[in-house]
Amino acid sequence: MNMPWTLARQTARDAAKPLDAIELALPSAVGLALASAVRALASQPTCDTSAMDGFAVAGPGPWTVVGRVAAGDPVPGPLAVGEAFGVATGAPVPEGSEAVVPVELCSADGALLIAEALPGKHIRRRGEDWSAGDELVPAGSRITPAVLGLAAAAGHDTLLAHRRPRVAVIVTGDELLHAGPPRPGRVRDAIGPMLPGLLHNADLLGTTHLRDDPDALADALTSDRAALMPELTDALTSNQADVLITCGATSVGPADHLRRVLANLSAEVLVSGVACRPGHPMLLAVLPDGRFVVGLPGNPFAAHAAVLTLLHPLLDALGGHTTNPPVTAWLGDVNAHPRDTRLVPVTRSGALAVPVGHDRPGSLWGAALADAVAVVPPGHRGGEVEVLTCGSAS
Ligand SMILES: Nc1nc2c(c(=O)[nH]1)N[C@H]1C(S)=C(S)[C@@H](COP(=O)(O)OP(=O)(O)OC[C@H]3O[C@@H](n4cnc5c(N)ncnc54)[C@H](O)[C@@H]3O)O[C@H]1N2
Ligand code: MOO
Repeated sequence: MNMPWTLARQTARDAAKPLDAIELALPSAVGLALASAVRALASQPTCDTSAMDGFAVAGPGPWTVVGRVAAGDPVPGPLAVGEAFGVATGAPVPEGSEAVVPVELCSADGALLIAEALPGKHIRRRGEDWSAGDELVPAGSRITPAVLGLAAAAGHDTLLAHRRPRVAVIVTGDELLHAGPPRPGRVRDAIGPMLPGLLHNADLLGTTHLRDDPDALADALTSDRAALMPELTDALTSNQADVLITCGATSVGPADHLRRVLANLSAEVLVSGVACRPGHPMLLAVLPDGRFVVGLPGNPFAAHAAVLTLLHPLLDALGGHTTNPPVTAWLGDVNAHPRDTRLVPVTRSGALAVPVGHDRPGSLWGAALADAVAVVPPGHRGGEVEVLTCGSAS
């Protein structure tokens, strides 16, 4: 019995706990999920600061200019009523400053400075953006370039982030070619070239090509990755995959060994078939040593559907990413299935999703033209649906 699509996605999400948290220098943490919240180590600004190039003034004008302070200078001494201090944008204003007047609004009368000062204007007050100790970004958030900049501004040199899952790909099929044009009986491997770009939030250790041989498949699922990929022997312990992705062999034909091999390896099968089109033979299992196996069907668009349904939620969970609210769009009547969820390649135009066609299970043509895949629930006749982005997510 195939599992409903939404339950399958939730099962993949719930199957894994976040991987270990590691402390990383800011630039290395981009794209990972925060393992603990970013808190401000200092207030911003740390002192009252000028927002303009001009003059800090105290009391009503005219004023006598008694000094000048540049960005990076220490806080200058207090300003008395009737006095002004030249200030640069970002420079600390002297204590007692009541306003900053932009230089272009000032004029001189002999040694005196004349302008109209509006109380409090153009002074960024201490702690105006945030105070020391404030939580700025919650745990589980993706570390974007802006998060890195914010963390630096708030005083951090490192961040605590969950490590990215390591993934190994096993492409199976006697009929597969890896170069040159397809010919009768032989097809080009379309999944191997597609997968690296779909592995957002993961590090790809390598891709292994196997014939339809159950022993070779069992070996690939159990042997040390270094044996399969000698180029990786330099860091044995770090090369262990957290997730093994198999392509093909999910069905019931004589050459489709995946389910039998997993049973022989005493794997626990968490999802065995999903009520969705394409991709219903997709599979999720966990090996006795805790490594996950995601079985992508051999038909390339079905494999793409399985990536969106099972692999992405699993990788997000392993990487410690919190779930984002769904992105939705309005989709018309697209020949929904009475019982199964359909995954339909679409382009988005404003709030509207428009099917691009060419969406047979064996063809990536539609997915290649699309910018998203619409999740069409059974019986849909038109209305709001969830859309999943096609390319590698951030
Ligand atoms: N009796 C049944 N047969 C099939 C069923 C079923 O329910 N009962 N389901 C069909 C569906 S749906 C799918 S999807 C496929 C899944 O097949 P497998 O995962 O076992 O994959 P294969 O049999 O090896 O290949 C299927 C198809 O895809 C081509 N293929 C395989 N790998 C690649 C690749 N890397 N790149 C491009 N094309 C690939 C392969 O040549 C076959 O044409 O099972 C159906 N059958
Ligand atoms: O998953 Mo299969 O959906 O039709 O090719």
